[in-house]
Amino acid sequence: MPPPGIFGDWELTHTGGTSDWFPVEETRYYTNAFLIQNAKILLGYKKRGLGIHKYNGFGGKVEPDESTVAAAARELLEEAGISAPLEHAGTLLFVVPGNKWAHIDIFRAEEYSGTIIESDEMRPEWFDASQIPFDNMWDTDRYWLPLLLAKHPFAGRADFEKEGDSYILKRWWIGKKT
Ligand SMILES: COc1nc(N)nc2c1ncn2[C@H]1C[C@H](O)[C@@H](COP(=O)(O)OP(=O)(O)OP(=O)(O)O)O1
Repeated sequence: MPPPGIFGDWELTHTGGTSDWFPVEETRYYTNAFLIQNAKILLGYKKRGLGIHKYNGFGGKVEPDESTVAAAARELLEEAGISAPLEHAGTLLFVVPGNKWAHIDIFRAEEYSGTIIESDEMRPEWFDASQIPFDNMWDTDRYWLPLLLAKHPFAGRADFEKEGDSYILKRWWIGKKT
């Protein structure tokens, strides 16, 4: 059965951890967008803020009165200098006790327009889809990014505890659309 906060019919693909699911807090909405082209994926090396020094897609907070897809397009332009026809790929809940829940809508695209640039926040870099740097990404990305690459809708939840500047994964659940 999916964990609290994940609704609908999903087939479990990965789960682990032993702690209880952390309790419900207020939710904040985020986006994350990945570009895939010629068996390569565009990632950004995060230069500041949440997830600093990790590779990730391009994204950030959804502003009040903004749709998630509009926010995803804005963040992709701000952080990588490009526009793309974004398709919703999946949803991830990122939970840390004492913080608002992060509900992350994750997007993918296979085309883009504009010139890829480095921004204050991200340094873009192409990787072979077979050589994604999972050891330098958020811990649960290795479970759902293959579903994004395969265009298989997914949902998941990842509960972390913050220890100093590090986020320690405590429990996770990833499912794909049945
Ligand atoms: C497991 O947790 C996470 N995994 C992945 N792959 N990505 C995550 C996780 N938790 C958060 N994120 C993403 C969601 C966003 O794309 C960024 C964080 O956004 P940020 O805090 O940088 O938001 P901005 O609006 O860009 O920030 P500024 O106010 O600094 O502009 O990480």
